[in-house]
Amino acid sequence: MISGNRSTCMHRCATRSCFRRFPRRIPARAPSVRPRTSAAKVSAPSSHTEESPAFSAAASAGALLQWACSGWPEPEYEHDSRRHRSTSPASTSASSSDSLFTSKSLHPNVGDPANGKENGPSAVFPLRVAARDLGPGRGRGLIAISDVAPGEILLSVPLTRVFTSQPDSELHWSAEMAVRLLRAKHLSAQQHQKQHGEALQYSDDEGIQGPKVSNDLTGPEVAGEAGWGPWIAALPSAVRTPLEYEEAEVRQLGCPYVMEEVQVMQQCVRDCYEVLRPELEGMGCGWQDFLWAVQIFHSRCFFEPSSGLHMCVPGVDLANHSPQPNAAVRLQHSPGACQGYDALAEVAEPPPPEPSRFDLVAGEAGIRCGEEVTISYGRWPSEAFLLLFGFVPTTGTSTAAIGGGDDSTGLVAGAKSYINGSNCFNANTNAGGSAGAGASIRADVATGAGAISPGDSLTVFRDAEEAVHWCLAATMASRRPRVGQQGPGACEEEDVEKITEAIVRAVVEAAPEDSFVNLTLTLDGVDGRLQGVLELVSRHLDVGPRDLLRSRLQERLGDFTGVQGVYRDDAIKLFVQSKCALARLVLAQL
Ligand SMILES: C[S@@+](CC[C@H](N)C(=O)[O-])C[C@H]1O[C@@H](n2cnc3c(N)ncnc32)[C@H](O)[C@@H]1O
Repeated sequence: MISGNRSTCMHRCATRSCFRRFPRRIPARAPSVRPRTSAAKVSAPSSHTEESPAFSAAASAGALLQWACSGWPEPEYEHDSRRHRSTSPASTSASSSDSLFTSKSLHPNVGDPANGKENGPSAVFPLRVAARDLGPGRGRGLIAISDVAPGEILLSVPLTRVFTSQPDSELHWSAEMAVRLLRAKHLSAQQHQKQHGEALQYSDDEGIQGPKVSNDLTGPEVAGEAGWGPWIAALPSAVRTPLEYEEAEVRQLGCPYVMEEVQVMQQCVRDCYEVLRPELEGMGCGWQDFLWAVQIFHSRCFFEPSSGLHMCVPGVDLANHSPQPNAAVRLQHSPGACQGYDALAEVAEPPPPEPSRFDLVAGEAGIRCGEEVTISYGRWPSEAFLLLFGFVPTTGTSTAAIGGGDDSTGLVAGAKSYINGSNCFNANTNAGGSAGAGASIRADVATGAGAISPGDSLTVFRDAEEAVHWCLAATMASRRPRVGQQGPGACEEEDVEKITEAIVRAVVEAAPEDSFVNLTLTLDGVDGRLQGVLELVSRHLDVGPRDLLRSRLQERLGDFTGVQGVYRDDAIKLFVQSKCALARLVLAQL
């Protein structure tokens, strides 16, 4: 997603390494933590620790949209409607030139486009969307409440109301954000109690559990950490990602690499909890509160690559994912933050400073009234979706081109970007020429509709070394009956090590800048690095790369199909289905 000169995506892929580095502040030997469910409430009764539907009242989400799009700090915006209009986010869109918004006196009737009329300081940003509950599986989402023109701004949130990670934290980013969220929740409840003499109420007319929000639109720019109340009130009361999986569920994932990733993630969060425990307990928070808060950020943050920051954007965080989205996000930076602005200001009257903001913008086709507004969280493999967001996208491809065939559907175009340098082996070495396993895999095959998650990939080997070891072992095992035979089948262990070393060295020399970690298959075909490794190994062992790949894929497929029991979480089922479909698709072509 493009944001001026910057692009943001819903999260950075969490797999491999993201969780291995943290927390840096953990005790030298972190004691093992048993999650405890006591979870003393953060402040007022805590919605997320109770048996309650996953969603707070629609009113909370409605109030959130209004709150999120207010809080613009510059005083000139409040009184000079002409200047204001010329710089307001809404005025940058084609069809909202009559709109303006202020930081004061916002109308409570959220979502009424009529509020976009120029009517002085009490006018509001004209919301084009409302929050709706879309039912189990999807949760709430944003719905267009009028026809929206291409490029029109749907929500515009000042950066002062974006909950952003801190750049120099020693903790994992989500743990650092989680503890601040819990503190903010604690403080906003305390403030509410002080102002209204009562605790926050937690049920609405329809009996849905969820904190009620007051009409107070004060934000963090005025109230500090206590000012996040309206956003916190609209957060889902429960989020389920693999951080909550029990051992049996982790095993159901079938894939050893992903299982390990989940375990690393779980341990990382437990370690962070231990570090933060005294502070959390001081606020009356327990393990469940912390887990909830961490999962809130895993499932709702954008990642801004140039700053390395994670951003949770109130209101925009209600947009669900689609591989064919009708909207996008962009980060607009204040000209005041641009180099040269001050110098220019000395020679000419500068334009009024425009606050930095995070916009949700309609796509090129516009959006019809009543349609769900969706964005793309990125084109990640299904494990990334599962690990962070707790779901696997189901609108997959039904026709796939394998091995570099034309991507007329556009579905597979982004997969390459995930796999760093996936084709560099070919580029660097031209190795293999004709016999490359990937080069000759071609298909145009119908698969079960929706089975393969768009952008999915299948890890075939963790790294080049594992690939070489596996190939040697598999080859020798297949030759073992022929005792006394010359060649690799008759190798002693020492020879095996030598051969392995020689091949690994050859691989590294062939592409020294490549890490050769996570060798995969995608709808685009075989990762070029995997292709290169298989070719090198096959030359040493006198086995076809295609044969090696076929038996490895059969083994990987067996990992997934061998999963026992009834799936307790639909996301696990979809994950396994997606991987099986991809493996079968490629096997069918070998
Ligand atoms: C950024 S939030 C979107 C708003 C969320 N539905 C809510 O009710 O607050 C991301 C979460 O929404 C859900 N979600 C988003 N897109 C989805 C999709 N295409 N299919 C299923 N669930 C989705 C997942 O639970 C995910 O963790």
